[in-house]
Amino acid sequence: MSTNSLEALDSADALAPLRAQFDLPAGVTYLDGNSLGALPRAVREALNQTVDTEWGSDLIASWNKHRWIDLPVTVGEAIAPLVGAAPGQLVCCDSISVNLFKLLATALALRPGRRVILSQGDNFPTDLYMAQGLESLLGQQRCELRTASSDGLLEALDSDVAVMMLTEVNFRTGEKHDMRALTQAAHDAGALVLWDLAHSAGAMPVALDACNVDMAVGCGYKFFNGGPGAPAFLYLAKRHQNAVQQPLTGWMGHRNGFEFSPQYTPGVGVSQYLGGTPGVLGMRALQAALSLFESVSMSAVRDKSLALTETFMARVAEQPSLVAFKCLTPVSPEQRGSQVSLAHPEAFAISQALIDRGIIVDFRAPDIVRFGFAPLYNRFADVAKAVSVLEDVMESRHYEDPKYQVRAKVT
Ligand SMILES: Cc1ncc(COP(=O)(O)O)c(C=O)c1O
Ligand SMILES: Nc1c(O)cccc1C(=O)C[C@H](N)C(=O)O
Repeated sequence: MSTNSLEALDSADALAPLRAQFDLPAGVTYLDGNSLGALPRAVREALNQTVDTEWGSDLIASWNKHRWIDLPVTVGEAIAPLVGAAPGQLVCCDSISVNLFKLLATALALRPGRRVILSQGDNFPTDLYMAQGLESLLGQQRCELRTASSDGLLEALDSDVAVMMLTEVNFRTGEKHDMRALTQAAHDAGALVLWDLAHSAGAMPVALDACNVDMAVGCGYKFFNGGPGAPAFLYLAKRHQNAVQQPLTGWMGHRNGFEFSPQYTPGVGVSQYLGGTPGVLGMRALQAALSLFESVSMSAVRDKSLALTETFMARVAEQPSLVAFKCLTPVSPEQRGSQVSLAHPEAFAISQALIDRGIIVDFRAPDIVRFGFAPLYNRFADVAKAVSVLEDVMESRHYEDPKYQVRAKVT
């Protein structure tokens, strides 16, 4: 595909005007929105307003006057339609890790007599770590993490499994699971499902209710563009609410925290899953970032995401200088998310050389360069630029410069 035809794709792109609503530095091609989304201009305005008018002028009265106290629910309800959830099932709070802990404990309590958390061995590590933490807290008689490969999940779904915890889109490979089929398989085996939507929410339609999902978590800082450390979200289907008590019994999850009763009484519905005081600035930033989704359909977002990744993969495949890369991301559209992962033995140095030339990607050990495509602000021109700079880095062998071996703490 020629650069001209990519320009035509940008001209025909109905989502293209959204890019102007982001602050993107000049000369940078940002392909890391699958790790940290770019800054929406609306976020800067919302934060200024919250700091100056709300906190700065109205001080503590803002909890009522500006409804700070309701933000975990208000922002949760703004996320709900974007992941296919009817109202009353989603709250915005904490991090994915903490929300996983609360929901895994809930799942074990909802399935007494079953003790296994089944997950994928190459799931994002924090998902596995939280299950390991619960395992050591409760003891293996009551909780045991079992892992399987993607292909081995169905076989591992036996009558000991209380919950199958999966990430819809794999952070390393970009491979996407079939949420509907796997949820059905878990239910057929008598287990619950807990989906991590970190790499799907905001990048594609998700149908939590329609797929009969039991539980889900997701983050605010990737495709929702809520900013570094943005609060996460948690979904618990109505049918499971208040059947058991979650373990992190903080006062914001109390039925009436401002009674200051010494006795914990769980809140009604999903609000029970709130714990401590919400970070208001982070909530306001995410709320403003979510407003960008009001004018777009998630199916249009998905169509553009697939077109961007497909164009990128096709261009990489046709360049002789890029034959040493192995594409780990499935070609089939139903099987991939919004990133393309290329494996190469020199992946780290290559990622650094790309970043040095303004193509912001990231590296995942041991050998993956990830190219994340955020449909709200990435263009087909970004695809062309990334491929041409990658060709240049490979042909010139500039990545062999020893300066590209220096590793920072965060990659
Ligand atoms: C799939 C997945 N789950 C969880 C996390 C981390 O979640 P948190 O830092 O919000 O706990 C990430 C990325 O950071 C992720 O990619
Ligand atoms: N959450 C992150 C952070 O606090 C610092 C750096 C990166 C991240 C990430 O989100 C990593 C990401 N989940 C990944 O897919 O690798």
